[in-house]
Amino acid sequence: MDIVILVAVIAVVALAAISGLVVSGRKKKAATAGKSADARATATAPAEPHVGEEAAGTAEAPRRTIEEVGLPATEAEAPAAPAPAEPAIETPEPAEGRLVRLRSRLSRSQSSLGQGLLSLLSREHLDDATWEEIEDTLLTADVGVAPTQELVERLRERVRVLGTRTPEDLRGLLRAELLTLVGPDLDRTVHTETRGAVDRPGVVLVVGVNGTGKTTTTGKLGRVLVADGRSVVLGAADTFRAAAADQLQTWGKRVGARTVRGPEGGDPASVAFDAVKEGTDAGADVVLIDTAGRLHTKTGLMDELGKVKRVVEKQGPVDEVLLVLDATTGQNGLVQARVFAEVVDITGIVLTKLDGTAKGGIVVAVQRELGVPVKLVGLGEGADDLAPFEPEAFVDALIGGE
Ligand SMILES: Nc1nc2c(ncn2[C@@H]2O[C@H](COP(=O)(O)OP(=O)(O)OP(=O)(O)O)[C@@H](O)[C@H]2O)c(=O)[nH]1
Repeated sequence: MDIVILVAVIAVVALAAISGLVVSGRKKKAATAGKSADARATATAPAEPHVGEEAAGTAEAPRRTIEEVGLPATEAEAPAAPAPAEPAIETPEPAEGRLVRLRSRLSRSQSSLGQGLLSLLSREHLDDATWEEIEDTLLTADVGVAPTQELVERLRERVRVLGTRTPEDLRGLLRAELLTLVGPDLDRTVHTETRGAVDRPGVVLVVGVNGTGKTTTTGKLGRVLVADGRSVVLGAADTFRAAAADQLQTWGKRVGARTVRGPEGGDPASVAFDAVKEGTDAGADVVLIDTAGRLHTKTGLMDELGKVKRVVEKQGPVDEVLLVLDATTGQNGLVQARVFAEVVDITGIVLTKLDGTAKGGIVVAVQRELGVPVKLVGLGEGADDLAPFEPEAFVDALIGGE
């Protein structure tokens, strides 16, 4: 009987345990399912929104009234942001007399030369030591050895003949001798007109080492020509640096001149050819071609510039080849000048940055070196700071005269 009771108790306990396990297992399952559903909702909601969630999203979006909702056509017609206005075409100032107007730029940096010479010449005794100092002053201003010796010899002779010397006498002597050195009678015309009765634009090639102010000078020269009433096409044959073409184009746009350019790294000769063709087709007066001047090898430069010139000449002669030199580079500029002169026939020199140096004597030295006149000078970064070179105004600026 005891055994029967014991079996019955065990059976009841076992039953209770089994039913308890089943209930807690169900509860756990339900809880896990709930958690994972939550997690799924968080992880996947943005990618796979459920209908309910979409509805909730819509409900939360700011509501607009029917008046506020424009019809598609109305929205399309809404005023767009204003397009950047084309810059107005500028009217450059006339080139005539610019050197006189910009004279202060020259005299500020150059007057040490003229004033130094004048004060030395005013000494009571012009002994050998003083003449040596005069020589040194000229050499420091980059006049060059041979021209310096010539100047000193002639001055010595004239001072000796003169006997008595007033400050006016000395100023007059110095002015005359410096002027002779600079060359008052050289032809400094920039040839921008076609030779002969051919119906094509004048062609000007602008060459020089990068950084000397070549592109800027091409742009400024374009302005000088536009100021004189000529129509101009610019050729960006410096394809080495895309920014150079952009820079030139900006110069052109300012005065309404078209710029012909090619792909970066493209063939400079083909851009130059296209520019002349464009100028001819458009009936332009002048085509100005900016070239690249990388001096890493002379052969490379020779090949490139030589080709540009040859290709342009298929359409007619080049009327002017301007070499741009940075006046602040002194003797280095002369070395560059020599290399370029071997590569192309230079017909004129542009000396830039004369506003930033006291070495204006480079005008004399470079003319001697190449046998070619300085035709234009750069006297600042401003758009109209390029002036035709006038020997008298230049010498007057040096010695601070009228
Ligand atoms: N002070 C002064 N700066 C000048 C003059 N001419 C040019 N510059 C400046 O010299 C810098 C070089 O001029 P660029 O025209 O870019 O020289 P670049 O020879 O064409 O050189 P790439 O563009 O590299 O081919 C610029 O900052 C010019 O504004 C000048 O007469 N006076």
